[in-house]
Amino acid sequence: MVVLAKPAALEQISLVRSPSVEDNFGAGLPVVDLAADGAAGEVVRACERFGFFKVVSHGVGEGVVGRLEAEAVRFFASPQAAKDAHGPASPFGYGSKRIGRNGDMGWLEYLLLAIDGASLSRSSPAPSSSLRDAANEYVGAMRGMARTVLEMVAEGLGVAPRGALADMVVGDGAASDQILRLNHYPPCPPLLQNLMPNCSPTGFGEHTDPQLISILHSNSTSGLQVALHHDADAGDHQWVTVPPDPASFLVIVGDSLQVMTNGRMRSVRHRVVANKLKSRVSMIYFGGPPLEQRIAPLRQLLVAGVGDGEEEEQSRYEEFTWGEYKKAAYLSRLGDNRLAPFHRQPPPVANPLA
Ligand SMILES: C=C1C[C@]23C[C@@]1(O)CC[C@H]2[C@@]12CC[C@H](O)[C@@](C)(C(=O)O1)[C@H]2[C@@H]3C(=O)O
Ligand SMILES: O=C(O)CCC(=O)C(=O)O
Ligand SMILES: [Fe+2]
Repeated sequence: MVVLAKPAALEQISLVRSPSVEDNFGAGLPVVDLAADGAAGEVVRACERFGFFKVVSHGVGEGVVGRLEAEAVRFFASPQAAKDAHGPASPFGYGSKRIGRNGDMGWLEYLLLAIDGASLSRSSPAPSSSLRDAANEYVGAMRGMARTVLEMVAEGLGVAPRGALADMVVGDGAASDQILRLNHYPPCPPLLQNLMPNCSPTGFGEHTDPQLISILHSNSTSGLQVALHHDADAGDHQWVTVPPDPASFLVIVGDSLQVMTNGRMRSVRHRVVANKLKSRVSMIYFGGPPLEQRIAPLRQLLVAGVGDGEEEEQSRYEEFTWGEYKKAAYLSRLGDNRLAPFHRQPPPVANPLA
């Protein structure tokens, strides 16, 4: 009998359980209608409780999404040599299976594009002018949604001015750090799992996004899962499948927003499980601040509700700039808890017997 050895690279991929029906969110999925009264409060509640939410009534035209998705599909369907001409990703450009530079692997290919202001950066060229045009139009729409959501976060938390967070990412003239990512997860049928190098249920391993917010769109192929905490302090969590909905977007809280809200909002761990039969295509906008931006809790959140003579809330994190955090993030493995080294030790509890 011939026994097929698993390819070495597969050892690096943490195998994940396939989604089952019970793992589905169903009616419990946090959904925010951005056009509804009280949306700011809903945004804050969803970010605090789940670290992500689905956006409906977002005002982004189907054409804007459809044009970029069609360009992404066309690019990923082109000959391997044509795609490789735009890689390897370092970090920008075309990448296949390798995620980052520290040994993470996934069953996907992707195009990572830097954004400069309101459009793609000239220094990370898009594979074609039609993809560039579609991406620029899409980035414009994502910047608009990032502004709306971050303004709602500030409003819902009682932080003034309303643009305190939004301006860091999409402010006029802000040299912010934005990225556009196009992902393609080919199907991974169980039969292929031992035969094809890297074909595994892991499309994109579990991680949190380092920026303030990420805005994710996918086609109708499932695969995204988020970690839900039953008891945050006990650290136990359950992976739950987020049903795909190409008419909506998902907003995901990033590590930087967790710190700026002193841990009230949580950057949610998420991952993608490759589909057995269908290709998944996703497009994600990552909104980060300028490199020199100090990442620390918003002052108004620390002093809110503090009465005369009372002490203000202490930051739970050591201070850092986005540039420092980003540098550390790119040296880390995908699944690492990148905020852990920045957590402040709680002050020692006084021993009443001493
Ligand atoms: C393994 C890695 C890939 C990543 C950089 C990192 O070292 C750790 C964070 C990863 C991540 C996750 C969110 C985004 O997809 C991403 C572009 C980012 O900013 O941080 C990726 C990075 C990447 O793919 O290069
Ligand atoms: O492709 C997806 O659905 C999610 C990918 C993701 O989390 C990422 O690129 O950071
Ligand atoms: Fe992510």
